[in-house]
Amino acid sequence: MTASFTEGPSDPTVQPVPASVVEKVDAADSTLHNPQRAVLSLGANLGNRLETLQGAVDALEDTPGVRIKAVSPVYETEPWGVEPGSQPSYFNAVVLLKTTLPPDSLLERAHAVEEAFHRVRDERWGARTIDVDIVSYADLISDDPVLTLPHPRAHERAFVLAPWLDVDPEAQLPGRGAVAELLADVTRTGVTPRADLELRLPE
Ligand SMILES: Nc1ncnc2c1ncn2[C@@H]1O[C@H](COP(=O)(O)OP(=O)(O)OP(=O)(O)O)[C@@H](O)[C@H]1O
Ligand SMILES: Nc1nc2c(c(=O)[nH]1)N=C(CO)CN2
Repeated sequence: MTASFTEGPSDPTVQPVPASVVEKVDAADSTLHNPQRAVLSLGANLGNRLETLQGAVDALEDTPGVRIKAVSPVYETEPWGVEPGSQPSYFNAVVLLKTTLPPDSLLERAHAVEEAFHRVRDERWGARTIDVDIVSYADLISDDPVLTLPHPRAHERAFVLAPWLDVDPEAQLPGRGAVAELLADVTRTGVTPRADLELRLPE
């Protein structure tokens, strides 16, 4: 493949910059000056679930380029997608962010937070100390398997939709519609608010 290059100055000591690099830098630059909204889902079903969720919230807020705008109530939820009774129940919550990080950097940060809390990836939907998923990033829609946007299963998960609706009653899932309507179409059985528990928004 031939790389295309932008026109550079005629100084022969200056190397031309490939157009693809210019495009990436421009995209990063425009994100930097234009923070985007993102929604993350947090889930934990091993260890001290509440402490880990709070640690994840704090670690996200500590990330340069990330500002948490809202943290949802905590829900205790039956494990979704696995044999009933085969795993401990989850604590789930949703956080709303403004971020200058591009989507791939936000995913890297989500994975770093999972690693910090010793998440082990063995089986699909296996029990975990923490799971950090990107539910949506601005209005982006992408079927890239490395980062699918919105999250491909968010619209069918009451453990994502219910806490999200609590902190944003007008929320829309790009390409899918109003979160309130999506939630009305899924079962809320096994998705219980834990009003006795609270996650703090870091100051
Ligand atoms: N929106 C997204 N948020 C987080 N990870 C994503 C997203 N889209 C694709 N992925 C990819 O999915 C891979 C597997 O993620 P993970 O192990 O967290 O899945 P899971 O939480 O077990 O299941 P699920 O994807 O159903 O929530 C990640 O390595 C990541 O690259
Ligand atoms: N209740 C519940 N079930 C799940 C969850 C989760 O966060 N909560 N996460 C999964 C993989 O992301 C699979 N199943």
